[in-house]
Amino acid sequence: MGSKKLRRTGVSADICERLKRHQVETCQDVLSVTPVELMRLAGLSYPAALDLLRLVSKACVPAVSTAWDLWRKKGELCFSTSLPALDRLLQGGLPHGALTEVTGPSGCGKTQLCIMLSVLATLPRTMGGLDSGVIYIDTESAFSAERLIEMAQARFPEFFSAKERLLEMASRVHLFRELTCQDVLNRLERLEEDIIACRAGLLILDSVASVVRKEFDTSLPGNLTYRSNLLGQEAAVLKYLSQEFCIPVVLTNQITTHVGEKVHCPQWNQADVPAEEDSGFVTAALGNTWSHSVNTRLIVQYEDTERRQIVIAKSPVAPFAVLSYTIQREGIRLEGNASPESVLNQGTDPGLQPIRVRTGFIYNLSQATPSTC
Ligand SMILES: Nc1ncnc2c1ncn2[C@@H]1O[C@H](COP(=O)(O)OP(=O)(O)OP(=O)(O)O)[C@@H](O)[C@H]1O
Repeated sequence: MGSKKLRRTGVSADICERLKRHQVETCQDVLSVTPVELMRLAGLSYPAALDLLRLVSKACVPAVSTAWDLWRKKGELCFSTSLPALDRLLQGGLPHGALTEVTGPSGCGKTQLCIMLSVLATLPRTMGGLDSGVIYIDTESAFSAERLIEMAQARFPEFFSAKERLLEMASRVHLFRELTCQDVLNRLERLEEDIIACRAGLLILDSVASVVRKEFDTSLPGNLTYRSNLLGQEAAVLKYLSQEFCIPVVLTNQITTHVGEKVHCPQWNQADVPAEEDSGFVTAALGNTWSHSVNTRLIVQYEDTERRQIVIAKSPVAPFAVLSYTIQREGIRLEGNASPESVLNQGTDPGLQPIRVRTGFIYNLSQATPSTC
């Protein structure tokens, strides 16, 4: 909440302008200086500086809500994915005010899911949408407007049979192409105004990993620390935005392979692990600090050439679960009668459930997996 811009706290434009000249732009900046310094920077009397500090403190203090408040608003606090089995498991869909990460190998459908969610967010509430705009930060130049239109028409043929609706939907998805780490961070730090201007109800960052992994060779001294700090800053801003505007934030991540590291998991029957799988595993990229920053983690993976799986690997409300899906013209389609019950109880400890993938490696879904990649 400290990263809230002063302009949005009720502080007069004149004082904001004066403070901006001294690089004091957020609540955190104001609350980091003493009243005497604030007098000097803003040209205020001592009592006025104290009033300003009080006003800014009040504006950025997180609102307290009771469990009853949250329970009453239960339906409003989730964004339906339009995949009924997944929504049921997630108790309504992707949570508002929290970060959801979709991680998995290349080509598995992460961007397809993000494009599909963009269409869904623009739909009227009566159709399960958010009736809102979307902010889509694309760091891989992977977003396709043609695919957005194709998906919308194939998924909701009746609704999007009118050209005006298609145009309106497409004009509500606001795309920002940011191709370096610094650009992504700068964009995130300026996003408050954009969220308000676009009436955005969904924020997507596709992908958080690609720029970071391109720019940082973590084998070089100091790089890992610098990268962790940068990711920490990104996570803090994303969390602030999701909570301040009570919107779902969806991030995509890649996977990383740990070759030659044996996964210690007492619950696995070692006889079940083929020799070639014994020497490595894959896990979500970007390391432990990042891993703990996301609230919900969905892993997508290949089942065979056609079918893929969504794994609920981390969620405060859902059990570990696996759902099969394919990618069609209309986007993600769940396969069979993927009822949540049929995928539960697959293991005793969800955090340590091994999942075989086509590459022959093993996903270690434990949130405590050491990852230095
Ligand atoms: N119109 C379509 N109909 C069916 N499947 C499609 C269509 N368009 C794309 N796909 C499928 O989507 C896959 C690409 O998915 P996507 O771009 O979401 O991958 P990704 O997980 O984001 O990969 P990366 O990590 O490399 O960005 C393609 O391999 C293809 O199988």
